[in-house]
Amino acid sequence: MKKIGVLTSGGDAPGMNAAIRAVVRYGIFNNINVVGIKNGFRGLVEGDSMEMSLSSVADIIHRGGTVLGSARSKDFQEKEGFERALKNVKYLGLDGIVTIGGDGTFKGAMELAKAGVPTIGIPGTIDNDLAYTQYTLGFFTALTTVLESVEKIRDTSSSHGRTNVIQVMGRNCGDIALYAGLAGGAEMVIIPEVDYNIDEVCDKIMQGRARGKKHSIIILAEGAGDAKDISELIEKKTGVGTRYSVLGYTQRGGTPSAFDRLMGSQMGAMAVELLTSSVSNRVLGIKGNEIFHMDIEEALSMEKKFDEKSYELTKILSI
Ligand SMILES: Nc1ncnc2c1ncn2[C@@H]1O[C@H](COP(=O)(O)OP(=O)(O)OP(=O)(O)O)[C@@H](O)[C@H]1O
Ligand SMILES: O=P(O)(O)OC[C@H]1O[C@](O)(CO)[C@@H](O)[C@@H]1O
Repeated sequence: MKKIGVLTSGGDAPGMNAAIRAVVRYGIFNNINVVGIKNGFRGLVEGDSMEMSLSSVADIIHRGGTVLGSARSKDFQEKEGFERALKNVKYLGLDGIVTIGGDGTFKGAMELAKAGVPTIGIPGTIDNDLAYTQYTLGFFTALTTVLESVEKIRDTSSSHGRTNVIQVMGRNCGDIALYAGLAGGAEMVIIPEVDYNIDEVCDKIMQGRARGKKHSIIILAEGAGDAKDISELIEKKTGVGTRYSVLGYTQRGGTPSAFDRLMGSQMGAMAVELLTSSVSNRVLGIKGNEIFHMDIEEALSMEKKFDEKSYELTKILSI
């Protein structure tokens, strides 16, 4: 193994820079040249890359986003684009690629592996929607950011005696909403994994008010509905002034948490170690304190288990 590539793809996530830094520095430490592919698979299709040096990853471990850039590339999924990507892998002389991203990125990595390019995947997405791993890079940072926003919104909500619907990201996965709801003491979480009944939501708000609650916080996962529609309905049904906030990109940016930096650093190093030991077509995950690896296809075929216990607990603790 002489030369490896590293790319970040899909939505960026805090902790990606720590992983890039680790791949580059651990690679160079092991006498491997590292090439940074810009903007995910798009850079592979377009041949847009840069040689990485020790100093190219200086001063990035604490930064959000990804210094390599990211993209959602349709071309890579087309026959012609994919072939161009393979040609560029050859042209660059890459013996393997570390791909950092979510399930889409891993599907791309799997295609490359099938075409004979060794790949290792690092889970990087705020959504925490990968079934095989307990956590993904960026999830805890995003959760902390959401909680900071919840706290600020609660102050104002409380002053004015209002209900607030706070819409968070996560695609079809309710993890950000669920854990922000539990950790933030929300009255209710609305997530795609559980059908909700608007009358139950309104009853809960009114019960809270009857026992003197000054505000109600509802955390809504983007995959479960639209904050504007739901807040209008709540106001209509309860008569309580209701506002909504969509947190959007605030959740994806910002300084990565200690956990995301640690996980990024450890996974980056392990990815290089695996490639140099001729282990490929694997993705890295975390369970407890242990980082492990498993077959990409097997990982992608797993179905994410819904944490019903935490959902029920959130409801109980907000009575
Ligand atoms: N089935 C597939 N085959 C080949 N490549 C794919 C496939 N699905 C996705 N990709 C590639 O991976 C890129 C990233 O995928 P996607 O946009 O779904 O984000 P992701 O990696 O799932 O991350 P996130 O969910 O955090 O945004 C796509 O833009 C595309 O280039
Ligand atoms: O930044 P984009 O391309 O609009 O994508 C938004 C999506 O990306 C994520 O932030 C990460 O997958 C999702 O939570 C969200 O649905």
